[in-house]
Amino acid sequence: MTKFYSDMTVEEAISCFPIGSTEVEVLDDSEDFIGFLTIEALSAAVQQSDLTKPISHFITVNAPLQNLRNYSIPYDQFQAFFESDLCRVVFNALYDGVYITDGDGTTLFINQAYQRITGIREEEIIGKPMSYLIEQGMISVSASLDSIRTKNQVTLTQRIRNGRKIIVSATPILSPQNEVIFVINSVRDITELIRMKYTIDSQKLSFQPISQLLPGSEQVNLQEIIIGPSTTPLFKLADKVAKTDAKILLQGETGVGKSLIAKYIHAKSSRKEKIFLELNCGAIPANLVESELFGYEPGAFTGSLKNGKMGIFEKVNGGTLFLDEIGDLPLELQVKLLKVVEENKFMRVGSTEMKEVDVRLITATHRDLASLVQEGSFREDLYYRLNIVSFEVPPLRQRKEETIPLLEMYLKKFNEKYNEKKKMTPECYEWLTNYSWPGNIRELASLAERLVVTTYDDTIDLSNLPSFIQPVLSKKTTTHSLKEAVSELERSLILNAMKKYGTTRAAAISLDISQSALVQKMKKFHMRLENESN
Ligand SMILES: Nc1ncnc2c1ncn2[C@@H]1O[C@H](COP(=O)(O)OP(=O)(O)OP(=O)(O)O)[C@@H](O)[C@H]1O
Repeated sequence: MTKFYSDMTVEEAISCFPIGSTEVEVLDDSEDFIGFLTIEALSAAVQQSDLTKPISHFITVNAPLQNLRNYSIPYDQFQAFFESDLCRVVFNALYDGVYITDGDGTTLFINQAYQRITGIREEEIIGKPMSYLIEQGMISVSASLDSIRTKNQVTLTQRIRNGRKIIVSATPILSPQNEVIFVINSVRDITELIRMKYTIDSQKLSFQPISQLLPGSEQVNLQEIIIGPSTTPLFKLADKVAKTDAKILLQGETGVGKSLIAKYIHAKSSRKEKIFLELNCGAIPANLVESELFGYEPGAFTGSLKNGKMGIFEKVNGGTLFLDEIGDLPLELQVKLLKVVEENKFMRVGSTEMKEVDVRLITATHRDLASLVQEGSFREDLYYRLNIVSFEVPPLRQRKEETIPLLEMYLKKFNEKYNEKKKMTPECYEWLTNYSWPGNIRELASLAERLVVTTYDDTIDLSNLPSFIQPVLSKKTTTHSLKEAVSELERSLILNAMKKYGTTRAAAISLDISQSALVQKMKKFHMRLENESN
């Protein structure tokens, strides 16, 4: 776990700030605790573009909040303010969300920014207690309730039903009798902060500025390779060994980029102008592998070509041969491969003459080759010969910091290909960063292409993700009682009618109920009537 020192810059602090935490302890040079860096302070620093400032400027000692007691303003004045247009205009002008409850935790007001950040609409929650919101799965925890209970300021991270994470700071307003009469919550979008963190991280990632393409059909645009902190050592090692002819064994799950690393090594080697050829040992029938690899003499076997055939080793002479799924190579062929590996010599099928070649061999497998050796299905001598330099390529779920740069790169690529301009919402990026990606980067690339092609809007959000990736949105909606559901529907119909017609009389006509019945219902639902002119 990273320690936070007071001379760290804001940028450094963002990169190491533990996701999900709301504050970290800050130490001085002598490792003495000097205060807290809260996520709020960090986010304020980011908004002021103070990335290079030391975090000492933003440390708080977390002293209990003073002066929360309101001695002079009567309760009614507060109440009137929260219901007024003035309150609406002022709070709607803020970029951050505002959520106000009374002393029992009943929702009195939310501003537009809160609705934008959370996707929770006014008509769903005005007049509802915070406990109801938690029960319905709209929010995970309530800062207001904690603040009412402790009579103090509370800051916590909340997960919203749309999967987004927000930071809520609740400040209680106390009466002269020391009772909580209102709670004012300010709400910040942590997902945006996380997004900034990844943007900064990704700027730090080393993209290889090579625009070279490999000869032949096996081309790779090295500018499209994303290299993050977890894979930097792999690519550094690849740069180093590319200059030698040492045999390389690449291990890792499917789709993690083993083949891409093989191509990278070839492109960085002195063989780069020569051929790079990839052969999947598991994809060709066992009886054909030998003749594919080594070729055969005329009339070597029934059905063979009249003039014989050149094998892959001869074709690739001077270049690089990448043998994928080497663990699938039949045992009898392993002996023959060993000969090429040790002496650069082989014999065509049906020949007695040794041929010499100069081929750089890179092998890969998604299986654990060492245990295949133990089981006896892979030759130990060959294993050690192939495994001079070994690369363990980690799965994408262990390289989370690469997910966003990869998604951005693939979105850009497919936007260009399909002439689109799709963008992804921060919460979608965050969700996908935490997804387990069983198919690794191959799966990610396919998803990016699928989203660019199948979505209608320019913004890709959580609802566009395929169901096996999507978060479960509002799990509890089906547990509504009939009464609650009817009530919910009534509220939203009334709110819509009021928005559309502006007066209770016109709204009542549209809803086919009396004006007084409508007013009664609006009172029951704590809806505002102050704009009413008739
Ligand atoms: N670091 C990376 N940056 C960008 N794209 C990558 C990266 N690594 C892999 N890819 C892309 O992911 C896809 C899968 O990679 P690759 O074929 O190299 O995986 P693999 O481990 O060889 O898979 P398999 O074991 O199934 O053959 C390819 O389209 C590749 O270009």
